[in-house]
Amino acid sequence: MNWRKGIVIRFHSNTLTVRDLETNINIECYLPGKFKLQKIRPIVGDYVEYVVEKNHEFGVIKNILPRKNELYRPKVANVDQVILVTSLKEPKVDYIIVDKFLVLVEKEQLDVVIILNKIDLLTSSEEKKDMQDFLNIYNPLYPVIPTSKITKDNIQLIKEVLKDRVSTLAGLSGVGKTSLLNMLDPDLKLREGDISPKLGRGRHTTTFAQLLPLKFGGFVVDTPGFADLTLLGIDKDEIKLYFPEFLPYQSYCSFSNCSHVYEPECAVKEAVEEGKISYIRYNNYCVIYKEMEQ
Ligand SMILES: Nc1nc2c(ncn2[C@@H]2O[C@H](COP(=O)(O)OP(=O)(O)OP(=O)(O)O)[C@@H](O)[C@H]2O)c(=O)[nH]1
Ligand SMILES: [Zn+2]
Repeated sequence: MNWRKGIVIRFHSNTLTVRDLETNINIECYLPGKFKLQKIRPIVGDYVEYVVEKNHEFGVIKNILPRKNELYRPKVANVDQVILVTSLKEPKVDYIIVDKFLVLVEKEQLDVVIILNKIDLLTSSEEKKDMQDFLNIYNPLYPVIPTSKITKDNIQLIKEVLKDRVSTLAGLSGVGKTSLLNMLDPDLKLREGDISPKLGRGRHTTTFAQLLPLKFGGFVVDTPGFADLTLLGIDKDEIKLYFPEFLPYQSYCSFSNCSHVYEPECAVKEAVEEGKISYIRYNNYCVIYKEMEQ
């Protein structure tokens, strides 16, 4: 029998919705009992092999392929990248919050693209300078794409970033994640607020995520990732590893386990003084480090 390959996009009580990778058609699949006996449970994002027996509308899962990664909140496998959406106005998102998201993303070793959204609101010369400052700080480290649902800057570029990959959005409430997805693929018809966890009520009482297929190819997770910014489970001494621009300097610090906060003769601090590392990023690192010390 012909084994086909698909990706799990949704769960029901006893079946999974699998999207065939060749035909892009959704099919409900049963999970045979042997998987349960082996305590193997597929999750959204899993690549599976399945068969459709003659005269059946349902598929049967035959194999769950190894995961490249697994995120816990929301629970989803094989995420290719994080799209970190942020704005500088309405809401004003400060750099510390951006850096905390980036720490979480780096910890998971995921690729990240930053979308600087709502740039239509940045009209005064001071606000335009804020945007330039943001680009100067983050663009050397990660791709940053400015956009807005009003001006529609760079939407073709964003589509190319999302195409044929599994992406999860991250970003504070109100930065425009839902609006962005609707702008990219109007067929999604998401209601504003749809992709946010509304804890304790409605459809988000479940922790199961879904994958939303994009009409130009690729998937996005319907629930934003890394919404909880408390950095639980991360040790303060680990954080320096998640500021990639520190890494070229750290072996030149006098103390081999230098935190780059208190020690003298610190090569990271020198790089900050010489303007090779952004002072704002370094300062945020110190704030996050000291926050975790308490
Ligand atoms: N001016 C402007 N407003 C925008 C833009 N994008 C979204 N908005 C508005 O910002 C508000 C929040 O947008 P949403 O798309 O719901 O934001 P979200 O990130 O999905 O928010 P949550 O669902 O709470 O996580 C809405 O009133 C949108 O109309 C933009 O590019 N420019
Ligand atoms: Zn140091």
